[in-house]
Amino acid sequence: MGKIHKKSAKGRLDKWYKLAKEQGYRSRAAFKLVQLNQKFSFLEKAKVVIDLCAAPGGWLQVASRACKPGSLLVGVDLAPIRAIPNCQTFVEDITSDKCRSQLRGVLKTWKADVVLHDGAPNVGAAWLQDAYGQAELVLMSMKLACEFLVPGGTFVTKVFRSRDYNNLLWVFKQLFNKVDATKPPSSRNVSAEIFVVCRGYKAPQKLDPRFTDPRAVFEEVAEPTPNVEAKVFEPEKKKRNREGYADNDYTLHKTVPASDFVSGNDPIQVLGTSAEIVFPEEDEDSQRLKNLEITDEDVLIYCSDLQVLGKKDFRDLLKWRLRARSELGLGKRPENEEKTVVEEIPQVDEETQMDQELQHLNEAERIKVKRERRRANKHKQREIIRMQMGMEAPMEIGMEQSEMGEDSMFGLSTAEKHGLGKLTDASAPEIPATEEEDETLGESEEEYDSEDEQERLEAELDSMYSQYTVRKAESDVNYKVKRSRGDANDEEWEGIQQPTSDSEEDESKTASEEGGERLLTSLDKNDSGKNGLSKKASLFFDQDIFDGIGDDGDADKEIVTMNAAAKEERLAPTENEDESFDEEKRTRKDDIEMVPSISAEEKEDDWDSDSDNEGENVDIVTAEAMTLAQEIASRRKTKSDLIDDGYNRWSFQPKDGLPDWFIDEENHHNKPNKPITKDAVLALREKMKTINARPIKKILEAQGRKKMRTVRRMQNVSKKAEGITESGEMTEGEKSKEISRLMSRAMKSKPKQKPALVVAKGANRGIQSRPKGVKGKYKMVDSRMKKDLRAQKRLDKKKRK
Ligand SMILES: C[S@@+](CC[C@H](N)C(=O)[O-])C[C@H]1O[C@@H](n2cnc3c(N)ncnc32)[C@H](O)[C@@H]1O
Repeated sequence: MGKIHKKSAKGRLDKWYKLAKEQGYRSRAAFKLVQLNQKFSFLEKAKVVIDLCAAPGGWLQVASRACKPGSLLVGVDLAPIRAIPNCQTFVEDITSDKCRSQLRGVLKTWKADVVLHDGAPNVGAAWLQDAYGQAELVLMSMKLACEFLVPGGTFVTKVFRSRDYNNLLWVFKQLFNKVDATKPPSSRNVSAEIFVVCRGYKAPQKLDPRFTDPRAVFEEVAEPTPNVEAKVFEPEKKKRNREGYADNDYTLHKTVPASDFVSGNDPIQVLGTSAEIVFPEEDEDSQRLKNLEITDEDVLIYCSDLQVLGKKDFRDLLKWRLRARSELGLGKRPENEEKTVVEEIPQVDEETQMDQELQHLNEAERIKVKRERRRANKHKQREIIRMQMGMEAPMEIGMEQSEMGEDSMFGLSTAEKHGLGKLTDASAPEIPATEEEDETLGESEEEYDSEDEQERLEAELDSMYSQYTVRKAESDVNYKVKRSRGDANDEEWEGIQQPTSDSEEDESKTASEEGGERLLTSLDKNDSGKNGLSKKASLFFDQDIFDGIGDDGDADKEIVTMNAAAKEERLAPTENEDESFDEEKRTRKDDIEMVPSISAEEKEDDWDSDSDNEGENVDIVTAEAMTLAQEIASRRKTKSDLIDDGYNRWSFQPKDGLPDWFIDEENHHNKPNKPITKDAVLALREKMKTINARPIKKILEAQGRKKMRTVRRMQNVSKKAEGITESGEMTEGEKSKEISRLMSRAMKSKPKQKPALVVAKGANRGIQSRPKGVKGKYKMVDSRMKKDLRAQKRLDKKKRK
C-alpha cells in the first residue's frame, strides 16, 4: 500500500477520509492512531517512536503532532514515504535483518518509548493468506519492538481477528504487563482489523526465540486430550489447517446452497459452520426447494442468517429439511442413513429358531396390546371431553378404571408421559380421533410420524441442537463471551467443561514444573492447559478479562521463556480466587469486553440496591424511556444489563480537536438506535390521551369560580330561608312558597347580557377602543353595515318569494 490507491468505491471515501483530507493527514488511518492515543495516551510522553510499515505516513504525522518537540520519530516501509517534518524514514522490509541494523544505526544507543505497527500485506487478494501473513508480520514487528523498546515501553499493533488472534494475544501477554485490544471508531466495522495496545514492556534479559517464531506461536498440534464436547461431537481428530481458517473464521460469510443442505448427510455441520443457506438461481434443486409449499417465509428467514438461530428456529429448519427430503423423495430418515450391512446369517438350530419365532410373536403381541391401549385411551379422552361438555354423566366413564394398571390412562406413568396438563386441561381439549383415524394411527406403528418416531425425532433434534451450539460456540469467540455473561439465547449449553480427573491436572502441572522437556507442550494450546482445561478453554481464559488471575506478581522478569510464561499465565482461577476475580472484574472501568456471569441472587441484589430511588417522581415522556421502564419493571433488564449496554461504540467518542461541522454531523447521524417496543408506544399514547383528556388549568379555575359562586348563592338563600321560617307574620304555606321562589331564583342563571350596539359615527367613527360612556359588552355598528344588512334581508325575502 505504499502508494495511495485511488479509492473508487464510494463507501471508502467516508467522513474519516474527508476529515483526513481536511486536516492534512495523508491517510484516514491517521485517525485510528489519534483515537488510540486519546484512549491510552502513549504518544505525549514518548521521546523516541518507531513506526513500522509507516507509508504513506499518516501515523508519523500524528506522532509528530502529538510528541514533544525534538522527539526522534523513525518510519520504515516497503514503500518510500514523502518527507515529514521531524521524521526520519527509510525504505526496507521490516522482516529483514537489514531493517534491524538500519534502525540500530538511526537510534544508536537510544531505545524507543513507543513502537507502532499498522502493517498489512497486500490485503485483498486472498484473505486467508493475508490473515496469516499479517499475523506473521505482527510477530516480526513484535520482535523488533522487543529489541528496541525501553522497559515499560508501548507496542501498538494492528491484528486481524483470524484464527491466530488469540495466540498472538497470548504471546503479547507474556511480554507486556497490560494488553488491550480495541477497535477505534474510525476503523471500519466491516474490517477484521483490531488494534492491540501492549503497555509496560517487561524487557526480559533473554527472550525465548519461540515467542517470535511463527511456527511455535501458531503451532498446529492435534489435540492429545480433546475436551468432552469434542469427544462426543467430533469423533475424528481435527488438525488445524494452515491454508484453511475455514472452521474458525467467523469473519468470512460462508454460504451453502439449499440443495446441499437438504441432500447432504450432515446438516449440523452445515448449520454450525455456515452463515447462510442460499437458493441460487442456477441451481435447479435449490430452486425446486424454494418453490415447495413448505418453504414459507419463516424458513427463508432462518436460511438468511444461520448465526442467529435459536433452538426453535433450529428445529423448525431441520423439520423443514426432513419434509423437503421426503417431498423430493430423498428418504424419510436421513439422519440415520441406513448403512447396507451385509450380515452373515449363521446356521441356527431348531431350538433357536423356535425362540426367535416366539420372540417375534411376543413382539407382535406387544404392539397389538399397545395399539389397543392407545385406542382405549383415546376413547376415554373423548368421554372426558364429552363429560366436560355436559354430554355424559361421570358415571359412564372410567368403568374399567380399576382394571387398568399403572400404564392405564389414569395411571401415573401415563399421566406423566402425556403431561398432566394435557389430561386435565379442559380448556384446550384435543379433537378426538374417529375410529378410522384410530385404526390408521394404530397401524402406522413404524411410520415416520408415529408417537415413538416423534419422540425419537425430538430426542435427535435435541442432541443435534447441542451439537449445533457446540459448533457455533467453537466458531465464535463472541458466543463464548456471551455464554460467560449468561445471555446467549439457548439453554442447553453446559459451558466449557473441565476434565474431571484430578490426576490429569496433576500430571500436566508436574510436567510443566519439571521444566525442560515439556517446554513447548506447555505452550501447546492443545494440551490440557491451566487447571486441565482444554486448549480452547485455555485460550479462552487467556483473554483480557482474566488478566492477573493466578499471577503470582513476582514473575521472573529476567528470563521469560515460553515455558515459564505458560506456567505463569495458564493458572486458572482457583476457587478462592474466584471471589476476588469477580470483584476485580466488576470494578473494571475500562473497555469491558466480557463480564463474569451474574448469578440469579446477584441479579436480585441489583434490584434491591435500586430501592433507594423508590418513590422518585420520574416523568416518562419518550417511547425510549417507556420501553426501558417496561423492561425494568418486568425485570427483563437488570441494572447490570443497563451498565453493560452502556459499553458500546458510542461510549468512546472523543471530540477534542474536531471541527464543528463534523461534530454536528456526528451528533445528527451517529447516534445509538435505541430500541422501542410497540407496547411502549401504545402505553405512552394512552398516557398522553389521559393527559389530554384532562381540562386545562384555566377551565378548571373558571369551573371552580362558578362552583364557589353557586355555594355563596346557596348560603345566602339558606340565610334568607332561615329568616322566613322564623318570621311569625307569614303562614306556613306562604313561607314555603317564598322559600321555593328564592331557591328557583338562586338556581336560575342570569340572562346573558346582550351587547349594546354603538353606531360608529360622529366621535365614535373609526375608534378602536371602548367608546365613551358605554359600559359592559358592546358592538360597534355603522350605517354601511346597517344598509348592507337591510339589503341582504331584502334579497333573502325576494328569493324566498
Ligand atoms: C495500512 S498501511 C500503513 C498506513 C500508515 N500507518 C499510515 O498511517 O499512513 C500498511 C503498510 O504496510 C506496509 N508493509 C507491508 N508489509 C511490509 C513489510 N514487510 N515491511 C515494511 N512495510 C510493509 C505496506 O507497504 C503499507 O504501506
